[in-house]
Amino acid sequence: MKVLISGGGTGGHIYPALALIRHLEKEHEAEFLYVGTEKGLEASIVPKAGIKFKSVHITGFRRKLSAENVKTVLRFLKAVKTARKYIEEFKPDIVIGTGGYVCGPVVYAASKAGVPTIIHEQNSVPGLTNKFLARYVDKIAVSFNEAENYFPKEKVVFTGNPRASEAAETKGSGGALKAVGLSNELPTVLIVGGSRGARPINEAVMSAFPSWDGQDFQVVYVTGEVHYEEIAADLKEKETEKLKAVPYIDDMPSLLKEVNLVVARAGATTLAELTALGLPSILVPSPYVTNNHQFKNAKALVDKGAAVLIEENSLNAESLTQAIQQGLTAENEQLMKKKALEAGVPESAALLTKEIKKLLN
Ligand SMILES: CC(=O)N[C@H]1[C@@H](OP(=O)(O)OP(=O)(O)OC[C@H]2O[C@@H](n3ccc(=O)[nH]c3=O)[C@H](O)[C@@H]2O)O[C@H](CO)[C@@H](O)[C@@H]1O
Repeated sequence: MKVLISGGGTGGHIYPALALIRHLEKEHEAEFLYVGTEKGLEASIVPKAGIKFKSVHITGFRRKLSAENVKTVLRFLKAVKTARKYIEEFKPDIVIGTGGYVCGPVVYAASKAGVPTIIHEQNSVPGLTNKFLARYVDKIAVSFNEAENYFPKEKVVFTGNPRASEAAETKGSGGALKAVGLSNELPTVLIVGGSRGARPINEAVMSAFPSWDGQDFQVVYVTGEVHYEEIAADLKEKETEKLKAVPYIDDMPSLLKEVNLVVARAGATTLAELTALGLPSILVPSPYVTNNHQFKNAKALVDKGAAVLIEENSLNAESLTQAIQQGLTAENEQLMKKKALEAGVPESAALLTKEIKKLLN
């Protein structure tokens, strides 16, 4: 089987694609080609994962009318042409898009070439690209029931997010905390602002952490690559035995297996991992995303009792510290753990694979 996958920009679109590739590889003789952009995180993550990578040049549409959008249309048409060339050369049996604007021209070109197509939507509210592609593709796999209403009924199928399967199946390295310089003795909080980091979360952490000295928990603090230098300079000797800052974690599922509580943005792929593993969380949705979809992602978990919400405008040293202390009490930790597990879809990769097979038959 030959599979062309496209998706990117941020980790939330890339890791589901990689998880699906890993699952398909286990079950089938398969060859893969990943198409992304040179500027997205996929340009480094995908080749590192040993998967053949090619790129198209494309940018996202601005919401407001602008001359830049005219250029984007021209780039889109050019990217469709490039994608068509990749499709003619690789001859995929199926083309799968996992979101981010890069999969627009790729999946569109595939559909026009008569190749079977599936898009995977991670969020509770779909992004522009998947809404655009909905009319051209054969199947639309969603991860939240809330997303179903935005798409043609006959094409939609609920599969969850395949990264959940990868997280649930991981055995873990057993040394993820040790690798960042922490022990396995204390309750551990992971703080992470999505795949690119989040300045407001960083600001709250930097103002709160001096008061965490006497607490009986430790912290892995993932700043995001672009913020790391500045934070490392601010932290200097203040980094303690109980707080370690790192720019990025390559093997997140292994780390997740060794922590008790997660403070995070509410990116859909992160939520799929947390629920697959049954991890309690404090979610600070980004208000800067299309249709406020992170808030709706978070709400789906908070309403089930699987997570606690702090809106960004209420995030400060006090609210963060208090939420962490409460999240770590035995009773809350157990309850959120149970509710998170109930919300998880660890069988997602198999569900999506089933849909792929149906389409190929
Ligand atoms: C600003 C923005 O548009 N964000 C979107 C983007 O977020 P973003 O890329 O931040 O997405 P998620 O939080 O969903 O996923 C992040 C992924 O990166 C991994 N990770 C993160 C940090 C790290 O150090 N190492 C690592 O491997 C996580 O384990 C996870 O697999 O895609 C998500 C999924 O469509 C959306 O819900 C988000 O709203």
